[in-house]
Amino acid sequence: MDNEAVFYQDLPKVLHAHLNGSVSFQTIEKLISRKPQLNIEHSMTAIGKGQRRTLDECFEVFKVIHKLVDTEEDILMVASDVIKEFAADGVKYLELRSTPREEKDTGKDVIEPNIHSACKNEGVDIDVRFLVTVKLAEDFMLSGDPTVGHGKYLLPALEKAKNCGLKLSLHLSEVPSQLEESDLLLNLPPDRIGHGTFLHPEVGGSQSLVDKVVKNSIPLELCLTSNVKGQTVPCYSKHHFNYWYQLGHPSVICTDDKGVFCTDLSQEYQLAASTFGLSNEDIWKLSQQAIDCIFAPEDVKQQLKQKWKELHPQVFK
Ligand SMILES: CNc1ncnc2c1ncn2[C@@H]1O[C@H](COP(=O)(O)O)[C@@H](O)[C@H]1O
Ligand SMILES: [Zn+2]
Repeated sequence: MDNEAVFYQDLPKVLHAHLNGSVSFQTIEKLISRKPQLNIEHSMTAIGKGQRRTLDECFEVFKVIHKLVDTEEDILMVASDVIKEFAADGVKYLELRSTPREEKDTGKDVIEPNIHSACKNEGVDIDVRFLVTVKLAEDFMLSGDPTVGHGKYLLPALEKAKNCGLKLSLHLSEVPSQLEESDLLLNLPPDRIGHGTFLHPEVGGSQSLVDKVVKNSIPLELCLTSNVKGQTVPCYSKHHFNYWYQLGHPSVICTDDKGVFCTDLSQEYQLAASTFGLSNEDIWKLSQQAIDCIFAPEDVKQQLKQKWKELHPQVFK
Protein backbone atom coordinates (compact mmCIF):
# COMPACT_ATOMS: atom_id res chain seq x y z
CA MET A 1 0.00 0.00 0.00
CA ASP A 2 1.29 3.50 -0.71
CA ASN A 3 1.39 6.18 2.01
CA GLU A 4 -1.82 7.73 0.80
CA ALA A 5 -3.72 4.45 1.08
CA VAL A 6 -2.23 3.80 4.52
CA PHE A 7 -3.52 7.17 5.71
CA TYR A 8 -7.09 6.34 4.72
CA GLN A 9 -6.90 2.85 6.12
CA ASP A 10 -5.54 4.09 9.47
CA LEU A 11 -8.01 6.97 9.63
CA PRO A 12 -10.55 6.00 12.28
CA LYS A 13 -14.06 6.09 10.86
CA VAL A 14 -17.71 5.71 11.81
CA LEU A 15 -20.73 5.03 9.63
CA HIS A 16 -24.02 3.40 8.81
CA ALA A 17 -24.34 0.59 6.30
CA HIS A 18 -26.93 -1.91 5.07
CA LEU A 19 -26.06 -5.43 6.16
CA ASN A 20 -26.98 -7.38 3.04
CA GLY A 21 -25.64 -4.72 0.73
CA SER A 22 -22.29 -4.96 2.49
CA VAL A 23 -21.58 -8.63 1.75
CA SER A 24 -18.09 -8.97 0.24
CA PHE A 25 -16.95 -11.00 -2.76
CA GLN A 26 -15.38 -13.59 -0.43
CA THR A 27 -18.55 -14.03 1.59
CA ILE A 28 -20.67 -14.27 -1.56
CA GLU A 29 -18.31 -17.06 -2.67
CA LYS A 30 -19.06 -19.00 0.51
CA LEU A 31 -22.80 -18.42 0.14
CA ILE A 32 -22.77 -19.56 -3.50
CA SER A 33 -21.00 -22.77 -2.56
CA ARG A 34 -23.61 -23.39 0.14
CA LYS A 35 -26.42 -22.99 -2.42
CA PRO A 36 -25.14 -24.08 -5.85
CA GLN A 37 -28.66 -25.00 -6.95
CA LEU A 38 -29.58 -21.30 -7.11
CA ASN A 39 -27.15 -20.81 -10.03
CA ILE A 40 -26.18 -17.38 -8.80
CA GLU A 41 -23.03 -15.79 -10.21
CA HIS A 42 -20.90 -12.99 -8.87
CA SER A 43 -21.96 -10.66 -11.66
CA MET A 44 -25.47 -10.77 -10.21
CA THR A 45 -24.49 -9.56 -6.74
CA ALA A 46 -22.14 -6.65 -7.33
CA ILE A 47 -21.73 -3.60 -9.57
CA GLY A 48 -18.09 -3.41 -10.64
CA LYS A 49 -15.74 -0.57 -11.45
CA GLY A 50 -17.10 1.75 -14.12
CA GLN A 51 -20.45 -0.03 -14.21
CA ARG A 52 -23.72 1.83 -13.71
CA ARG A 53 -27.22 0.65 -12.89
CA THR A 54 -30.53 2.35 -12.30
CA LEU A 55 -31.70 2.41 -8.72
CA ASP A 56 -34.37 -0.15 -9.60
CA GLU A 57 -31.68 -2.44 -10.99
CA CYS A 58 -29.73 -2.00 -7.75
CA PHE A 59 -32.80 -3.24 -5.92
CA GLU A 60 -32.84 -6.34 -8.12
CA VAL A 61 -29.30 -7.04 -6.91
CA PHE A 62 -30.50 -6.96 -3.30
CA LYS A 63 -33.15 -9.53 -4.17
CA VAL A 64 -30.47 -11.90 -5.45
CA ILE A 65 -28.43 -11.45 -2.27
CA HIS A 66 -31.54 -12.08 -0.18
CA LYS A 67 -31.92 -15.46 -1.92
CA LEU A 68 -28.39 -16.34 -0.89
CA VAL A 69 -28.84 -15.12 2.67
CA ASP A 70 -31.92 -16.88 3.94
CA THR A 71 -31.10 -18.82 7.08
CA GLU A 72 -30.08 -17.70 10.53
CA GLU A 73 -26.72 -19.35 9.93
CA ASP A 74 -26.20 -17.33 6.73
CA ILE A 75 -27.10 -14.10 8.44
CA LEU A 76 -24.75 -14.66 11.31
CA MET A 77 -21.90 -15.50 8.95
CA VAL A 78 -22.64 -12.45 6.84
CA ALA A 79 -22.85 -10.15 9.85
CA SER A 80 -19.65 -11.51 11.32
CA ASP A 81 -17.73 -11.19 8.02
CA VAL A 82 -19.06 -7.71 7.32
CA ILE A 83 -18.08 -6.48 10.77
CA LYS A 84 -14.56 -7.92 10.50
CA GLU A 85 -14.15 -6.28 7.10
CA PHE A 86 -15.24 -2.89 8.41
CA ALA A 87 -12.92 -3.26 11.40
CA ALA A 88 -10.01 -4.12 9.07
CA ASP A 89 -10.84 -0.97 7.13
CA GLY A 90 -10.38 1.16 10.26
CA VAL A 91 -14.04 1.59 11.17
CA LYS A 92 -14.30 2.04 14.94
CA TYR A 93 -18.05 2.43 15.30
CA LEU A 94 -20.59 0.92 12.96
CA GLU A 95 -24.34 1.29 12.71
CA LEU A 96 -25.34 -1.73 10.72
CA ARG A 97 -28.88 -1.62 9.51
CA SER A 98 -30.97 -4.43 8.22
CA THR A 99 -34.54 -5.11 7.18
CA PRO A 100 -36.14 -7.93 9.15
CA ARG A 101 -37.76 -10.31 6.67
CA GLU A 102 -41.14 -11.58 7.74
CA GLU A 103 -40.64 -15.23 7.08
CA LYS A 104 -37.17 -15.38 8.61
CA ASP A 105 -35.76 -14.83 12.02
CA THR A 106 -33.46 -12.10 10.80
CA GLY A 107 -34.13 -9.40 13.33
CA LYS A 108 -32.09 -7.51 15.86
CA ASP A 109 -32.83 -10.14 18.54
CA VAL A 110 -30.98 -12.82 16.61
CA ILE A 111 -28.07 -10.81 15.31
CA GLU A 112 -27.11 -8.41 18.03
CA PRO A 113 -26.20 -10.76 20.93
CA ASN A 114 -24.32 -13.10 18.60
CA ILE A 115 -22.28 -10.31 17.10
CA HIS A 116 -21.34 -8.81 20.41
CA SER A 117 -19.88 -12.12 21.55
CA ALA A 118 -18.20 -12.67 18.16
CA CYS A 119 -16.51 -9.25 18.35
CA LYS A 120 -15.29 -9.90 21.87
CA ASN A 121 -13.91 -13.34 21.02
CA GLU A 122 -12.04 -12.17 17.97
CA GLY A 123 -10.75 -9.04 19.66
CA VAL A 124 -11.81 -6.67 16.89
CA ASP A 125 -11.73 -3.01 17.85
CA ILE A 126 -15.14 -1.94 16.65
CA ASP A 127 -18.38 -0.95 18.36
CA VAL A 128 -21.38 -2.23 16.40
CA ARG A 129 -25.01 -1.14 16.79
CA PHE A 130 -27.98 -2.48 14.91
CA LEU A 131 -30.60 -0.29 13.32
CA VAL A 132 -33.82 -1.80 12.15
CA THR A 133 -34.83 -0.67 8.68
CA VAL A 134 -38.53 -0.06 8.33
CA LYS A 135 -39.44 -1.47 4.95
CA LEU A 136 -42.63 0.54 4.78
CA ALA A 137 -40.55 3.65 4.63
CA GLU A 138 -38.46 2.34 1.76
CA ASP A 139 -41.44 1.29 -0.30
CA PHE A 140 -42.80 4.74 0.18
CA MET A 141 -39.54 6.55 -0.58
CA LEU A 142 -38.76 4.56 -3.65
CA SER A 143 -42.13 3.94 -5.22
CA GLY A 144 -42.40 5.70 -8.56
CA ASP A 145 -45.47 7.68 -7.74
CA PRO A 146 -45.48 8.64 -4.09
CA THR A 147 -48.45 10.74 -3.13
CA VAL A 148 -48.87 12.89 -0.09
CA GLY A 149 -51.43 10.39 1.10
CA HIS A 150 -48.59 7.91 1.60
CA GLY A 151 -46.72 10.42 3.69
CA LYS A 152 -49.68 11.11 5.88
CA TYR A 153 -50.07 7.38 6.37
CA LEU A 154 -46.46 6.96 7.37
CA LEU A 155 -46.02 10.02 9.54
CA PRO A 156 -47.95 8.93 12.66
CA ALA A 157 -45.93 5.71 12.92
CA LEU A 158 -42.67 7.65 12.68
CA GLU A 159 -43.87 10.23 15.19
CA LYS A 160 -44.77 7.46 17.58
CA ALA A 161 -41.34 5.88 17.17
CA LYS A 162 -39.70 9.21 17.85
CA ASN A 163 -41.82 9.83 20.91
CA CYS A 164 -40.73 6.45 22.25
CA GLY A 165 -37.18 7.74 22.11
CA LEU A 166 -36.10 5.88 18.98
CA LYS A 167 -33.63 7.62 16.71
CA LEU A 168 -34.73 8.02 13.12
CA SER A 169 -32.58 8.03 10.05
CA LEU A 170 -34.65 8.52 6.92
CA HIS A 171 -33.68 7.97 3.32
CA LEU A 172 -34.86 11.32 2.05
CA SER A 173 -34.89 12.78 -1.48
CA GLU A 174 -32.77 9.90 -2.76
CA VAL A 175 -34.70 10.22 -6.02
CA PRO A 176 -36.01 13.45 -7.60
CA SER A 177 -39.47 15.02 -7.33
CA GLN A 178 -40.21 14.18 -3.71
CA LEU A 179 -40.44 17.74 -2.46
CA GLU A 180 -43.77 17.43 -0.71
CA GLU A 181 -42.85 14.14 0.93
CA SER A 182 -39.46 15.39 2.02
CA ASP A 183 -41.01 18.55 3.39
CA LEU A 184 -43.55 16.57 5.38
CA LEU A 185 -40.98 14.20 6.82
CA LEU A 186 -38.53 16.97 7.69
CA ASN A 187 -41.12 18.28 10.13
CA LEU A 188 -40.57 15.25 12.38
CA PRO A 189 -37.59 16.08 12.23
CA PRO A 190 -35.54 12.95 11.53
CA ASP A 191 -32.27 12.56 13.49
CA ARG A 192 -30.33 11.92 10.30
CA ILE A 193 -30.97 11.96 6.57
CA GLY A 194 -29.79 9.25 4.19
CA HIS A 195 -28.57 10.66 0.84
CA GLY A 196 -30.65 13.86 0.57
CA THR A 197 -29.51 13.94 -3.04
CA PHE A 198 -32.30 16.15 -4.35
CA LEU A 199 -32.90 18.51 -1.45
CA HIS A 200 -31.16 21.64 -2.71
CA PRO A 201 -32.62 23.98 -5.34
CA GLU A 202 -29.88 23.38 -7.97
CA VAL A 203 -31.14 19.83 -8.49
CA GLY A 204 -34.85 20.50 -8.26
CA GLY A 205 -35.19 20.65 -4.48
CA SER A 206 -35.89 23.92 -2.71
CA GLN A 207 -34.33 26.47 -0.41
CA SER A 208 -37.02 25.84 2.18
CA LEU A 209 -36.03 22.16 2.36
CA VAL A 210 -32.39 23.17 2.79
CA ASP A 211 -33.38 25.69 5.45
CA LYS A 212 -35.25 23.06 7.45
CA VAL A 213 -32.27 20.70 7.32
CA VAL A 214 -29.88 23.46 8.35
CA LYS A 215 -32.15 24.91 11.04
CA ASN A 216 -32.52 21.53 12.72
CA SER A 217 -28.88 20.70 12.06
CA ILE A 218 -29.83 17.26 10.70
CA PRO A 219 -26.69 15.38 9.65
CA LEU A 220 -26.61 13.87 6.16
CA GLU A 221 -25.29 10.40 5.38
CA LEU A 222 -23.49 10.75 2.05
CA CYS A 223 -22.57 7.79 -0.15
CA LEU A 224 -20.58 8.87 -3.22
CA THR A 225 -20.07 5.59 -5.06
CA SER A 226 -23.58 4.35 -4.33
CA ASN A 227 -25.10 7.47 -5.87
CA VAL A 228 -22.82 7.48 -8.91
CA LYS A 229 -23.26 3.76 -9.62
CA GLY A 230 -26.99 4.02 -8.99
CA GLN A 231 -27.04 6.99 -11.38
CA THR A 232 -28.85 9.44 -9.15
CA VAL A 233 -25.70 11.59 -9.39
CA PRO A 234 -24.06 11.95 -12.84
CA CYS A 235 -20.40 11.88 -11.69
CA TYR A 236 -18.29 12.26 -8.56
CA SER A 237 -17.57 15.96 -9.09
CA LYS A 238 -21.33 16.68 -9.21
CA HIS A 239 -21.98 14.88 -5.93
CA HIS A 240 -23.93 16.95 -3.39
CA PHE A 241 -21.18 16.34 -0.82
CA ASN A 242 -19.69 19.61 -2.01
CA TYR A 243 -22.89 21.61 -1.58
CA TRP A 244 -23.28 20.61 2.04
CA TYR A 245 -19.56 20.75 2.78
CA GLN A 246 -19.41 24.34 1.55
CA LEU A 247 -22.31 25.17 3.88
CA GLY A 248 -20.34 23.68 6.77
CA HIS A 249 -23.29 21.39 7.42
CA PRO A 250 -22.61 18.13 9.35
CA SER A 251 -22.25 15.22 6.94
CA VAL A 252 -21.04 11.66 7.41
CA ILE A 253 -19.37 9.81 4.57
CA CYS A 254 -20.85 6.31 4.34
CA THR A 255 -20.59 3.25 2.09
CA ASP A 256 -24.31 2.39 1.86
CA ASP A 257 -23.63 -1.06 0.36
CA LYS A 258 -19.91 -1.77 0.20
CA GLY A 259 -20.41 -5.23 -1.32
CA VAL A 260 -22.88 -4.31 -4.02
CA PHE A 261 -21.00 -1.12 -4.96
CA CYS A 262 -17.53 -2.66 -4.57
CA THR A 263 -16.11 -0.05 -2.24
CA ASP A 264 -15.05 0.48 1.36
CA LEU A 265 -15.08 3.46 3.66
CA SER A 266 -11.41 4.30 3.13
CA GLN A 267 -12.07 4.51 -0.58
CA GLU A 268 -15.10 6.75 -0.06
CA TYR A 269 -13.07 9.22 2.02
CA GLN A 270 -10.29 9.12 -0.54
CA LEU A 271 -12.76 9.83 -3.34
CA ALA A 272 -14.19 12.81 -1.47
CA ALA A 273 -10.68 14.16 -0.92
CA SER A 274 -9.46 13.72 -4.48
CA THR A 275 -12.68 14.99 -6.05
CA PHE A 276 -13.07 18.07 -3.88
CA GLY A 277 -9.44 18.84 -3.05
CA LEU A 278 -9.53 18.12 0.68
CA SER A 279 -6.35 17.84 2.72
CA ASN A 280 -5.59 15.01 5.13
CA GLU A 281 -6.43 17.39 7.99
CA ASP A 282 -9.80 18.20 6.37
CA ILE A 283 -10.48 14.48 6.07
CA TRP A 284 -9.49 13.89 9.67
CA LYS A 285 -11.91 16.60 10.77
CA LEU A 286 -14.70 15.01 8.75
CA SER A 287 -14.15 11.64 10.36
CA GLN A 288 -14.02 13.25 13.81
CA GLN A 289 -17.14 15.34 13.32
CA ALA A 290 -19.00 12.20 12.27
CA ILE A 291 -18.83 11.07 15.91
CA ASP A 292 -21.31 13.79 16.84
CA CYS A 293 -23.80 12.34 14.36
CA ILE A 294 -23.96 8.78 15.69
CA PHE A 295 -26.96 7.43 17.57
CA ALA A 296 -25.03 6.13 20.60
CA PRO A 297 -25.23 7.97 23.94
CA GLU A 298 -22.89 10.74 25.00
CA ASP A 299 -20.45 8.54 26.93
CA VAL A 300 -19.81 6.44 23.81
CA LYS A 301 -19.17 9.60 21.81
CA GLN A 302 -16.69 10.79 24.43
CA GLN A 303 -14.87 7.45 24.33
CA LEU A 304 -14.63 7.62 20.55
CA LYS A 305 -13.33 11.18 20.69
CA GLN A 306 -10.68 10.04 23.15
CA LYS A 307 -9.74 7.24 20.74
CA TRP A 308 -9.38 9.76 17.90
CA LYS A 309 -7.09 11.86 20.08
CA GLU A 310 -4.90 8.87 20.82
CA LEU A 311 -4.78 7.75 17.20
CA HIS A 312 -4.00 11.15 15.68
CA PRO A 313 -0.19 10.95 16.06
CA GLN A 314 -0.18 7.45 14.57
CA VAL A 315 -2.25 8.40 11.56
CA PHE A 316 -0.17 11.54 10.86
CA LYS A 317 3.18 9.87 11.54
C1 LIG B 1 -28.77 2.29 -2.91
N1 LIG B 1 -29.48 3.03 -1.91
C2 LIG B 1 -30.42 2.49 -1.09
N2 LIG B 1 -31.59 3.15 -0.90
C3 LIG B 1 -32.57 2.62 -0.15
N3 LIG B 1 -32.48 1.45 0.47
C4 LIG B 1 -31.35 0.75 0.32
C5 LIG B 1 -30.26 1.25 -0.45
N4 LIG B 1 -29.27 0.35 -0.38
C6 LIG B 1 -29.73 -0.67 0.39
N5 LIG B 1 -30.98 -0.44 0.80
C7 LIG B 1 -31.87 -1.35 1.59
O1 LIG B 1 -31.05 -2.33 2.23
C8 LIG B 1 -31.47 -3.64 1.85
C9 LIG B 1 -30.28 -4.58 1.87
O2 LIG B 1 -29.85 -4.78 3.19
P1 LIG B 1 -30.74 -5.56 4.30
O3 LIG B 1 -31.41 -6.72 3.62
O4 LIG B 1 -31.69 -4.59 4.88
O5 LIG B 1 -29.70 -6.04 5.31
C10 LIG B 1 -32.07 -3.44 0.48
O6 LIG B 1 -32.95 -4.48 0.13
C11 LIG B 1 -32.79 -2.11 0.65
O7 LIG B 1 -34.03 -2.32 1.30
ZN1 LIG C 1 -28.73 3.63 2.60
